[in-house]
Amino acid sequence: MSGAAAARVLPKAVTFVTGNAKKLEEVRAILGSSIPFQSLKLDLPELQGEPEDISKEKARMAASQVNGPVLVEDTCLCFNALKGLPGPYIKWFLEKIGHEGLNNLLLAYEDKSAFATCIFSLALGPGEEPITFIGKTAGKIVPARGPTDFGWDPVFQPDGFEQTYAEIPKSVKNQISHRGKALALVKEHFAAANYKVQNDGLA
Ligand SMILES: O=P(O)(O)OP(=O)(O)OP(=O)(O)OC[C@H]1O[C@@H](n2cnc3c(O)ncnc32)[C@H](O)[C@@H]1O
Ligand SMILES: [Mg+2]
Repeated sequence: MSGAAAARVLPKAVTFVTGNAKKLEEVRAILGSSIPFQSLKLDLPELQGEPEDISKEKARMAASQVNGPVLVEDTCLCFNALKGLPGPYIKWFLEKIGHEGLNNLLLAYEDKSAFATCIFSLALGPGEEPITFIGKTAGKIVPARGPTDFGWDPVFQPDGFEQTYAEIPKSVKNQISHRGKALALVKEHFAAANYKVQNDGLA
């Protein structure tokens, strides 16, 4: 008899739920065909609280809407001088004050260091406790440089680089980014858990 646990059978492939097309683009590029997943564009509510709790609650809401296994993520941009703010509220700060405003927030401080986090949550179905995977990349906030098609990429310069996230080739960003690191853990989890999708279908 083998000692390995029986693979958990999922009724359908995991659905990555996001309202953000650029996130989806990166997730697709990073995961490739390593995990069978489908995507659903849904604007889930922007919750308040601790980043990990926000991500988990997002997964619970998504799992009950999809009625199946889901993967969601929540991204934070945290300024050390501001004790981690804007953090999960970066979306509103960016929308209201833009790249210049984000730089201005740090004018009063010498410390421009920051870090980006990405917290993926996997819920295998409605009512199931989500599992989280966290990726973090340190850097600093700089005046905007590079293409402006994805969020705060132009004002975040990761440590060890002279370019901002926006200026770095996508393939390199995906290797060193908060999202890339979190997804490496997601991949490890899927490899170890060996989930089986019923009928192998993308139902
Ligand atoms: O539907 P969801 O997945 O929640 O998508 P969202 O755009 O609402 O995303 P978040 O709630 O996680 O808010 C994070 C904010 O940070 C931005 N963002 C996320 N990942 C980023 C990245 O890798 N580079 C730059 N900006 C990013 C994103 O556009 C939002 O303004
Ligand atoms: Mg959101």
